[in-house]
Amino acid sequence: MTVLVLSGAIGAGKSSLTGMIAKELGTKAFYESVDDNPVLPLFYADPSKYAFLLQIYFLNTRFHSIKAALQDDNNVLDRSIYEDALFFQMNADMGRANQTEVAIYKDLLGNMMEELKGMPKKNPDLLVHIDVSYDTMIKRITKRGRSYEQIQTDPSLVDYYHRLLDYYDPWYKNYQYSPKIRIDGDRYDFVENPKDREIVMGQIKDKLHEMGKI
Ligand SMILES: Nc1ncnc2c1ncn2[C@@H]1O[C@H](COP(=O)(O)OP(=O)(O)OP(=O)(O)O)[C@@H](O)[C@H]1O
Ligand SMILES: Nc1nc(=O)c2ncn([C@H]3C[C@H](O)[C@@H](CO)O3)c2[nH]1
Repeated sequence: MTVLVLSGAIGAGKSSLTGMIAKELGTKAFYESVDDNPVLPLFYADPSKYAFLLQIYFLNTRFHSIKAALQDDNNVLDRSIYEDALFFQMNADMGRANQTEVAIYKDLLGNMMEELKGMPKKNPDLLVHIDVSYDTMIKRITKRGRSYEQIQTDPSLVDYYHRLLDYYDPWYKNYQYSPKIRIDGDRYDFVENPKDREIVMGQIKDKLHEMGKI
């Protein structure tokens, strides 16, 4: 049984690479709830009001996916539960959650992590982190075109996205739940360019080979 988890900022290419990995390795893909997420547009319209609710929504849907993925055979998930705390911490630092919400969220997250320890597989086998610069992130967000994520619609997102990248750097350095690999999302256009896709898939397969997983 091999479980891969993707990480990276908004629009880094996690969902795209998840689909490619699943196809290449013949594994099942699990996607974050985005288009069917009723809270996400509310959050972008009024972050202070909906930060806590959105976080609970994501934690709940993420936990459903993880429970399914860590029971089964070979799976790949398009975002890790370890990033949920990053998002919430950042929003809390921006004053979008009060102390009671922060305390309740941390307790609930800790409680869920305890549950994971009791599962047949406690951690993913490999974290695949896609690193992107601010410019690449914006290019991809523009390309995907979700209206509520556009900096033209909401200029305050410029600061939000810069901050997010600042939080991701130490997060990746400190991540130690599993082996990890960093993909250069600025350099490799693995969506449009088959050669780049081959190189990135090669990097992931080499790592899995080195770990004795394939
Ligand atoms: N390496 C890449 N080269 C070119 N285009 C890319 C690359 N990665 C992603 N894209 C494009 O950027 C957009 C965002 O990609 P994707 O939805 O996979 O990102 P994500 O990391 O899953 O985002 P989110 O965190 O918002 O769920 C899509 O339009 C996708 O086609
Ligand atoms: N506030 C907040 N907390 C999270 O845990 C979280 N996870 C994802 N997202 C947002 C980023 C993309 O817009 C969109 C798709 O990833 O959802 C989050 N937003």
